[in-house]
Amino acid sequence: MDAVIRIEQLTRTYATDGQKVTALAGVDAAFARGTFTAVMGPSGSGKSTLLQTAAGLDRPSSGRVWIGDTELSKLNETKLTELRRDRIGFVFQAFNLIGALTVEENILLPGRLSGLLPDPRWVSEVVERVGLTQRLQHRPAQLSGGQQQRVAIARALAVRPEVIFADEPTGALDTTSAGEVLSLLRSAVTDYRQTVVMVTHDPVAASYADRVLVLADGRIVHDTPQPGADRIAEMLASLGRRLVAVEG
Ligand SMILES: Nc1ncnc2c1ncn2[C@@H]1O[C@H](COP(=O)(O)OP(=O)(O)OP(=O)(O)O)[C@@H](O)[C@H]1O
Repeated sequence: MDAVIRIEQLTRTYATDGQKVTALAGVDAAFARGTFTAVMGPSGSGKSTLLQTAAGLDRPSSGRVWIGDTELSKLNETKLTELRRDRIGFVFQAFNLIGALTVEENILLPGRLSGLLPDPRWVSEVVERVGLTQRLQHRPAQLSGGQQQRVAIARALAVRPEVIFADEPTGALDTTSAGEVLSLLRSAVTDYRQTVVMVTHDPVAASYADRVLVLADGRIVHDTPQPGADRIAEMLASLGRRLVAVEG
């Protein structure tokens, strides 16, 4: 497999008030180039922690992460920041746009920061794809939630990252805007062979993916190719029943 992201025996524990919480309990996974993976599981199962450690936003307690041939634990903070900026795109539930900048400035910001100005033809193509050509001089507050998330996707795509990590990208959106955002992520994979890893609670959102990973208690308990929304809902429901049985 041409793996763009590889994680090996990843663990992450947190110590709060003398109590140890295990967020990831030894996760192995590989994500091939040009694939779209949804990460699901109950609240607290470790989804965001997996995304954050795989993306180099957080350091694991043990285990290793590779983006391409680069092993993240070998990088100091500066190199890690550069890797995130140049090779990874992020899309979050809360959009994380800069209110004082225009749509165009937001989209171009990561390129500006890295000094690698993106190819203007590529940027126009991305802007057109996300349907923002008429909105480039607007500020985020003048846009709807769905439009703001499309700006965030354009910003993530502008530097042509190898990987896009999305944490609940449709969590704050209505069904129509969510569908638009998911179609954009899908086409980044199908048309441009980018690699998307997306955390979601929504079986319909997960059905846009090629593969669904389900976490429970910091471990992968299902790894299923294209299960479809009904099968996903079933897997989550049976997991819920199991957890209720365990917790009594
Ligand atoms: N900074 C932190 N300090 C202490 N514990 C944390 C921290 N971040 C996460 N945890 C704990 O680690 C576990 C996994 O959290 P994580 O946010 O990865 O779960 P999640 O599956 O993304 O949950 P949700 O669906 O509710 O967002 C939880 O028990 C959580 O309380």
